[in-house]
Amino acid sequence: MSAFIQQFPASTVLGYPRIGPRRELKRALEAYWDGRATRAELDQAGAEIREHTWRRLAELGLEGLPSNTFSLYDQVLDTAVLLGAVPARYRDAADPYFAMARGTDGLAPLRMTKWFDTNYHYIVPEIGPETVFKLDAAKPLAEVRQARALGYETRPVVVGPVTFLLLGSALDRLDEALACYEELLSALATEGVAWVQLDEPALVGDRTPEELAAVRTAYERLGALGPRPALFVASYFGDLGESLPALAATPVEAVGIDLVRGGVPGVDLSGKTVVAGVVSGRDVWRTSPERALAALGAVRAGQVVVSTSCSLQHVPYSVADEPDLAPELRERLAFAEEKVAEVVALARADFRGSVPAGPSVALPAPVVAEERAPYAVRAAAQAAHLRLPTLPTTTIGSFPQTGELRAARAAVTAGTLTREEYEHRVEAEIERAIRLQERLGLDVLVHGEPERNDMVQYFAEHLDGFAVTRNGWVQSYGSRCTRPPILHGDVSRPGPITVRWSTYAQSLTDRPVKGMLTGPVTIVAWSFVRDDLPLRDVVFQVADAVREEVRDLEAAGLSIVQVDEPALRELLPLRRAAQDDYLEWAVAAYRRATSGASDRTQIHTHLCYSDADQILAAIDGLDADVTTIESARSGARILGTVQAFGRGLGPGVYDIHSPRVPGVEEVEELLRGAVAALPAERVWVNPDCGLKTRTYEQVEAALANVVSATRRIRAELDA
Ligand code: MET
Ligand SMILES: [Zn+2]
Repeated sequence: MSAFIQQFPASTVLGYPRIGPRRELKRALEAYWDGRATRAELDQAGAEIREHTWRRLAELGLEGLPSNTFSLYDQVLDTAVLLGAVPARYRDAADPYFAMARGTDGLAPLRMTKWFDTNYHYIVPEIGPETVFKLDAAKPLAEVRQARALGYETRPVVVGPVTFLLLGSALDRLDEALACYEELLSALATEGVAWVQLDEPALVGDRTPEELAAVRTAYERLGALGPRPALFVASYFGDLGESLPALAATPVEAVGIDLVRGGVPGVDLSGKTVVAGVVSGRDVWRTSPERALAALGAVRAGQVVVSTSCSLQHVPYSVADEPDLAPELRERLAFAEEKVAEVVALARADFRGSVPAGPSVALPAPVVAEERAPYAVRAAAQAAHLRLPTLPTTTIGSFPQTGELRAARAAVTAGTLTREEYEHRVEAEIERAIRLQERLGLDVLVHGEPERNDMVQYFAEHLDGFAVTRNGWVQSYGSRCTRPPILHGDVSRPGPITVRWSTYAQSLTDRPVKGMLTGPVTIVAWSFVRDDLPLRDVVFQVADAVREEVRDLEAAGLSIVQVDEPALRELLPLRRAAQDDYLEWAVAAYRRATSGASDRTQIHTHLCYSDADQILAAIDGLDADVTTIESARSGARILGTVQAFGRGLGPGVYDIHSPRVPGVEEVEELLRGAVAALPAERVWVNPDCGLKTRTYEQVEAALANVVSATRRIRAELDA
């Protein structure tokens, strides 16, 4: 270790949005993928976004600038490339990086899943016996050099060894991976880099004694290295807990602590620099100066640096881009730029003013939602009313979202299309979906969701207590971004939201149409949520609004209503100790939303994004009459576990995440598996998620095969 360690700068952020203030990266990526731009043009777009970021951070007065926080797709994938963990089958692809991220004609992409409890998706590293770790430090070095050429010294950010290996289920490869990290540190030292940031968010979860030992081994070893940059190990998304003493005992110079989600550590860190995350990177609210200053004052450390609680990649660029928001709301908001300004002001000890309070809260008295009759009673009432065949076929809700429809929506916003004309087009689209489903011979129809830009935003636009943004894009994965609505006040439903579309669909057909709603947990999970109320109470308010909509759909004559909860798993707390409480209120919220339905009305729910294993008891607890679940990819595994649900179950038999059209035999085989594992009278037949990202051509061919396969098996069962 060099004898002299440079003092850590007084203010920093752990990372920054990288999609570009106007989604420049999205456009550049899509142009490159479509063959409209060269790789050099794509790289140029990336270089411009990085330059813009460093200039802006410096202008705002931030002292410690990060680098290597930019990514063309995902920072975990970048780390895999850095360490040489590129599976052999991708090496000959024209562009191995994007082949791993998105697949090619002949190659499936690597698996993607959610980054801790966020809605950001990372590419899961695939580490097998044939993986040979070999450093390729081109990207971090190039970013350090680009910044230096612009006059900025930066701190490269890399996913740390323990988190990377845990995400790749390969902690047994620590030794080899550490050799690569050592080589990286040496290369950065040669480059004259003073500090490096190693991100270890996995340390805020429950860690076994072996995993804690790996933390010690890793940072003892990296700390003991000859000339190296000073080491800053960043944690975020919660409390370090037992990982903190483990980390504190190693020679790392700085530790990053999330003081928004976690408490001020009791451990004495007087020998270390603490990078104190007091400005939240997970919400859009202004920081309370009293809270931040109190937390900063309570940390006992050699040096305290003001920072964000995590990377700002989870929030939009700037409130300045949102002129349409009400001034009372705007003044409560801070996006990435405003948060950087807060960090700087806190570090300069001139953070003034107080945060304006939100509207006062009038929480309804907690009602205990009345329970519906036992399932057997409901099932009998529904069977008599619906008269569905064995193995009823249905879909998950959305039909393809056409370019014309998106253009029409944009035209309404721009004022070049009347609302009336737009609504006609939505109705025409509903009719198209209904006629197609009738032609295909599906049993339970959907209206197709053409009125929805997004399954959460649409409800946010029609509920009080929410605001939607114009430019508040946040990266979800790769070039995909969402604009999470802002839930800022008490939520209520001024009037029916979906009833007119569902009743229009029902008026076109004699077959039952399913009303289609998003559940309270998912609406909250995919929004930025007020922080002045417990999350549970916010979710209950949303549940009450959904409950009114369920009742109105029923009153309007719909006999089936689906309430989707694909994000149920996502909000699960990272630590085991907090999980039961969450699941209890999440399930209670769902039942509150759905239990106003009569016994004769069939309630469906839909969950996807796999990983359902961990929350099966909770899914069962939702008490939905029918649960459709992602399983085309997780296969038979899920069937074994959901067997115990005594109600209707639709394991997905068509993987809608791929443009591939499954053949009749393939669907038949999946269905045979389902019928073998579950009582046939409980099995439903459906795709594993909504069809909105597919084309009509693919959907028509795939659903025709699904119906043919079902008919074959139905004939055998009914014989
Ligand atoms: C991510 S789950 C999607 C469910 C929704 N009803 C749809 O079909 O699009
Ligand atoms: Zn889904």
